[in-house]
Amino acid sequence: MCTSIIYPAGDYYFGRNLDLEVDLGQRIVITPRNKNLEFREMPNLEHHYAIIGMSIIRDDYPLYFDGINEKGVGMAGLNFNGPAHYFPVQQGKDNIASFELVPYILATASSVNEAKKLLANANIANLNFSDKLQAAPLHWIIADKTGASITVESTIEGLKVYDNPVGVLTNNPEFPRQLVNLSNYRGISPTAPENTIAPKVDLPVYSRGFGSHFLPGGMDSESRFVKATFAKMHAPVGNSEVENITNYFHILQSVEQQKGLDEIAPNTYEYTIYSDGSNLSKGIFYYRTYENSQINSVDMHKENLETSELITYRVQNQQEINHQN
Ligand SMILES: C[C@H](CCC(=O)NCCS(=O)(=O)O)[C@H]1CC[C@H]2[C@@H]3CC[C@@H]4C[C@H](O)CC[C@]4(C)[C@H]3C[C@H](O)[C@]12C
Repeated sequence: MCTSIIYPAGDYYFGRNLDLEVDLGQRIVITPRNKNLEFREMPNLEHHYAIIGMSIIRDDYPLYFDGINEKGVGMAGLNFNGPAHYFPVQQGKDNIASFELVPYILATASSVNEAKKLLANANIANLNFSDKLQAAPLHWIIADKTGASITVESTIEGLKVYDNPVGVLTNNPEFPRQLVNLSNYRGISPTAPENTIAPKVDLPVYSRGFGSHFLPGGMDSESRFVKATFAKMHAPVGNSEVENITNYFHILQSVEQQKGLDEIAPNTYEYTIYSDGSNLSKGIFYYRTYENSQINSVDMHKENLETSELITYRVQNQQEINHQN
């Protein structure tokens, strides 16, 4: 499971929690503007926007889990096991393999609107990266530095592009159903509710936080969708970059999966392997990991983006305790 958000705080911050039972060995990968990007059924892109994000590299190809580009567009792939359906290569369509979609969009779209145009004639082709790396069942969230956000789902019914009015994505079910479910939580609030059930009976507000008494707290994707929406919709705007990114990670931590709580096979647990978030205007990528609560950053603009080879940074996974005595 995973959760992705866009958080408005003057600048917009976009990223995700990656929840899984194994660490895939991802790195922070910068794809500079002149790295030749090859696609199975689309023309090569020799020159394009620069990208930074979490990725593994196979055969010199960046298999991005999520990332942003230098124009302030962010995109993340999240598990969509069941509804996800990819199609055979189709004549007359822009055939893009699922593993190519993040690099393709981030390399070529300078806004969510442009991404929509690119997707208008797209077909998510059912191609595997390799026999070892089969296509993963995913859906995607795309957001930009103006705060716009869409969800992209390829199901048996075809390719759907939905406006995402909450700027949140988790996993199943299909996006429209997540929004219907959100209606069930209309009443969730930071303030204490009115006594509407029995107004003449004295029903004291015996605790702070009463307005969120019915907020779901499960690890499941519906619960995380509601919880992350509540947290981000009411998150304050800070006065500095540090305050904002701190707030951002607190929102994602509200839907963190702690080790031991989500058993996916006997004695195997899914947990939040990393959380990342980027300032979409500044091109700064921040992350923390389950093992390391420190916020780390990589600024894409501190690299020479006019180059042609992938640039990688190791994920700092070591907890540093600040021993004060
Ligand atoms: C597993 C992750 C989703 C997390 C999640 O939701 N896990 C809970 C499962 S559950 O929902 O609870 O059942 C997803 C998110 C992005 C994915 C990569 C995208 C690029 C590439 C695509 C290729 O085709 C296959 C390999 C590849 C590296 C992918 C591996 C893996 O699939 C990644 C990491």
